[in-house]
Amino acid sequence: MSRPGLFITFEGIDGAGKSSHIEGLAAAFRAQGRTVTVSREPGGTPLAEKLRQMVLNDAMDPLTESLLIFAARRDHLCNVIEPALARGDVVLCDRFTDATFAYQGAGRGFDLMTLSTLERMAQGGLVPGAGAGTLRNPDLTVWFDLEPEVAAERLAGARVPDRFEAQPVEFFRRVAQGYADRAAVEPARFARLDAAQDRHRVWQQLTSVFVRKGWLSIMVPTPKDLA
Ligand SMILES: Nc1ncnc2c1ncn2[C@@H]1O[C@H](COP(=O)(O)OP(=O)(O)O)[C@@H](O)[C@H]1O
Ligand SMILES: Cc1cn([C@H]2C[C@H](O)[C@@H](COP(=O)(O)OP(=O)(O)O)O2)c(=O)[nH]c1=O
Repeated sequence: MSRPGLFITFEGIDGAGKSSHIEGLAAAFRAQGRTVTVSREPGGTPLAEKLRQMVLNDAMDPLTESLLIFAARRDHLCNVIEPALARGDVVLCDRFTDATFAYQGAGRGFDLMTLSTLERMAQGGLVPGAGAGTLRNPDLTVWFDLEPEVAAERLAGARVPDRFEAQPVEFFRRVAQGYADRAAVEPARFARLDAAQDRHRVWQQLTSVFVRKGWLSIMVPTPKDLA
């Protein structure tokens, strides 16, 4: 019988180091015989990637921003995440709904109750065999926790900033607090990494989480670009 799918999300403020580690983790799962789907939000489908371009580049009010993000999420869930989980894939997704509560909620100050309503609409009715009230949620969320000042130093000059990356450090302090609040409510779902450490040590923290869960069977060697 095929193994059940695993839905794993990666979160943290911009520059925390998520993207640097996801491909390495995908390779580690593949080396242990799992089929892996790597994706990202907003994005992951042709429609959601178009919405991503708008959200990252065009000025809009926070409700419009939240509606577009949840529309992208619904399309991504229906067309990529749910089919992959049904096949038994490991789904590694760079950001998901915690980012909406952290960025739109804590960062922009948008109403959390409205975000919860949109979450129920976008993520309900998709889990096979469960009622519409059951939301698709990650099995594990890896939270790259880093001081906003350090993240800003890492990003300085690394890439052209989008609408979020161009925000001041105070915005990212609120976003970081938003993640901390989410993790405090659901500690079993969150694995916090100290993302201030060097790449090799972050990799070791990351893989040891998966080994402890029994999802990777041995400590995997550090990928060349993280050594
Ligand atoms: N542990 C680390 N120490 C120092 N720099 C790092 C570390 N991890 C990532 N970086 C660098 O920081 C920048 C942002 O990393 P990235 O993985 O793109 O972050 P994110 O995807 O979380 O925004 C990149 O230039 C990357 O090479
Ligand atoms: C998923 C999501 C992302 N975002 C923002 C956070 C990021 O600044 C941006 C894109 O995320 P990300 O893919 O991490 O950016 P990059 O590839 O440039 O590191 O979108 C939200 O504001 N809300 C959300 O729900």
